[in-house]
Amino acid sequence: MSGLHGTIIAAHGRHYLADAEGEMLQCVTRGKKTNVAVGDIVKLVKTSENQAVIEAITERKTLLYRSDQYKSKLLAANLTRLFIVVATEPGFADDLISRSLVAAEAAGIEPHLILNKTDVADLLPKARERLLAYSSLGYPVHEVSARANPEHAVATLMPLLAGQSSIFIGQSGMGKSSLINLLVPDADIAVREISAALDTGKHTTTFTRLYRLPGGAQIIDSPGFQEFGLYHLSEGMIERAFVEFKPYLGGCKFYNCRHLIEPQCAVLAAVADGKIAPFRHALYKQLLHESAQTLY
Ligand SMILES: Nc1nc2c(ncn2[C@@H]2O[C@H](COP(=O)(O)OP(=O)(O)OP(=O)(O)O)[C@@H](O)[C@H]2O)c(=O)[nH]1
Ligand SMILES: [Zn+2]
Repeated sequence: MSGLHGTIIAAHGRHYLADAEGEMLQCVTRGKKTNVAVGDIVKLVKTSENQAVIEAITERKTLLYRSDQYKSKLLAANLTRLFIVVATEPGFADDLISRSLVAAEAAGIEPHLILNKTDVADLLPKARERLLAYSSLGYPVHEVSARANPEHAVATLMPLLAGQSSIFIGQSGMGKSSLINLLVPDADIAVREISAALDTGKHTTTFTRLYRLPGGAQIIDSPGFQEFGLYHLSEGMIERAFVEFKPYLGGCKFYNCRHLIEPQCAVLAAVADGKIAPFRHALYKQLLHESAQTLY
């Protein structure tokens, strides 16, 4: 590789911040391109002391997206792990968890769940019971309490982050910021620096940013969100992203079965037998519907 390379550590609109061998550079793309994501490794040409133009994006290992009917939005590039943060309270949405899992599966990123606020003892059994739906699919669930036992939370999560590029996602209020602050002790300072460099004003939580930990781990923090549109996924990707369908694929009467209303469908039979959770199949159906609605 020749020339200057950097990692995109924050994005706000069409403004990016790159870490180029320890140097923080404000970057723009050429023309109107907005196809750069946090985590991208880019080729840069310096235009002034602290500014550069993004010339090229190096080949991505993975790319995580969200999308609606009209457009897709890049969440982060080159991730290896996705952590979905949920809590005993406020209540979490199965729809968002499953959508995050599907997005991770489709992108080739290893998903994990974190159950935070285990100190809220009266709500813990219910939360654990609900999360069985995911642990039974093979997804690891890690229990922590950022508030009552921060040392344990750090000791649990640090080994999972080592050598990985991870993103933390979750609904508002689950304690994602509390966990990030434990894992990245100077996160607040970094956010203020990034915010100043990107000139985002006081919208400090509206941009995605990347933190580096000693030992090579990268953590990406994304703004909390209430929706996870997956309109960009093809039918084949959706089918493969439901890991519990795997044993039944190929067992349907029709080779091109969509597992919706077809006779002698092995997936529908598994739902009827209680081997596939009805809420997961309902989401599958919804995602197929969304996938057919794209206007781009
Ligand atoms: N009881 C309890 N409360 C916690 C724990 N961790 C975080 N909280 C509280 O939960 C609330 C939300 O925490 P945040 O860290 O701001 O949550 P967040 O997921 O980043 O939420 P947004 O900033 O809205 O995206 C705060 O009042 C925290 O003090 C925990 O382990 N136990
Ligand atoms: Zn079928």
